[in-house]
Amino acid sequence: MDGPLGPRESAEFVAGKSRDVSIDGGGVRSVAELLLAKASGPELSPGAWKALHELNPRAADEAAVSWVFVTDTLNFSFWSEHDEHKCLVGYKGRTYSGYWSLCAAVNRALDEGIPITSASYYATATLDQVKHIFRSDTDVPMPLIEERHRILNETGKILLEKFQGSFLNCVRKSEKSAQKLMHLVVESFPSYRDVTQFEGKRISFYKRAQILVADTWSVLEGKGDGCFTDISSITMFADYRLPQVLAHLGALKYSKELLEKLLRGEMFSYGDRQEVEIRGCSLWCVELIRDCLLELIEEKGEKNSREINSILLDYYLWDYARDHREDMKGIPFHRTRCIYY
Ligand SMILES: Nc1nc2c(c(CN[C@H]3C=C[C@H](O)[C@@H]3O)cn2[C@@H]2O[C@H](COP(=O)(O)O)[C@@H](O)[C@H]2O)c(=O)[nH]1
Repeated sequence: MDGPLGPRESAEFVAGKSRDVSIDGGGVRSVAELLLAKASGPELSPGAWKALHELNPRAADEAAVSWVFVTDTLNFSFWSEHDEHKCLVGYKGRTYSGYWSLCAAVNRALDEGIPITSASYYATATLDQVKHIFRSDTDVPMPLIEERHRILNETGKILLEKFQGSFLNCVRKSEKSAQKLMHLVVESFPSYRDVTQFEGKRISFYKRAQILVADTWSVLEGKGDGCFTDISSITMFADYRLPQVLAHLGALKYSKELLEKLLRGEMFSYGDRQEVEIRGCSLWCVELIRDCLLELIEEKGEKNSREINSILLDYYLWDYARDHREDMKGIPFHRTRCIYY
């Protein structure tokens, strides 16, 4: 049986048949114009990954790649029932929530001498050890901690069996192709298989596999093993934050019925029609924003415009969502509990 449609094709297919989510052309243009002002700035550059985020590794070595692999293996489902009551991790004088609480916990463990980035450790770590590593400073634990434990054991065992315990070996097998690495990750590690059905077709968003390729590219600073020739083929990462910020910026519109469900905080199951429409239309929306931005840069005749790809747009919009949490309070995000995003 042939594989599912790739993320970009899946998104275009979903957007073409979507009923409750639509892409607003005017909103796409206004987001492209917002990004145009940043196009030659520091935020929309590969260096921002390290420069703007103190928890990310400074180095570009094997240990840094192992850090990326373990964090992206666990990079899912941080939202809490009540935003004022959530998992928090204090690290080096700062308190972190959401995705950053994961990174803070990983760095705290390493400082405590726990080799959490080593496959030989996490392949056999116990549930209690994992609960200790990802412990919260509040009485709200990190969501899906049992699943995280299971995935760590599963992924660590496979990394030891197939890649001598080093994700850098997996990267090197991709021969500097982002697409090859994405597919090698999905084929090798079951928890990365972000695949579902829509209108009778098998589709994929591969959110964690794509962000893993992107973060590997970022941590290696686009050089050496991280010099992927086709990095621009990677799309945005279909999580639960990007739809929220795209709706906030007017590029994504929800039907009245869907908006009411979202505002009621109703749960969606992974693979529900409306959940797929939200993720697929968000992904396609960022592709259209990128196309529009490249046209605006062309029109402006900017010579020194560096490579703008969907990864950098995604990182920027994700950070924007973080920085505008208050303004976005009225725009709900969709609540799905799953290991894929
Ligand atoms: N589309 C997209 N989704 C991303 C990321 C990141 C962090 N990655 C990069 C960002 C900075 C670092 O440099 C990393 O490279 C996490 N997420 C997702 O968001 C959700 C968590 O959100 P909150 O509950 O607010 O922490 C969850 O689904 C998580 O999987 C990204 O960049 N893009």
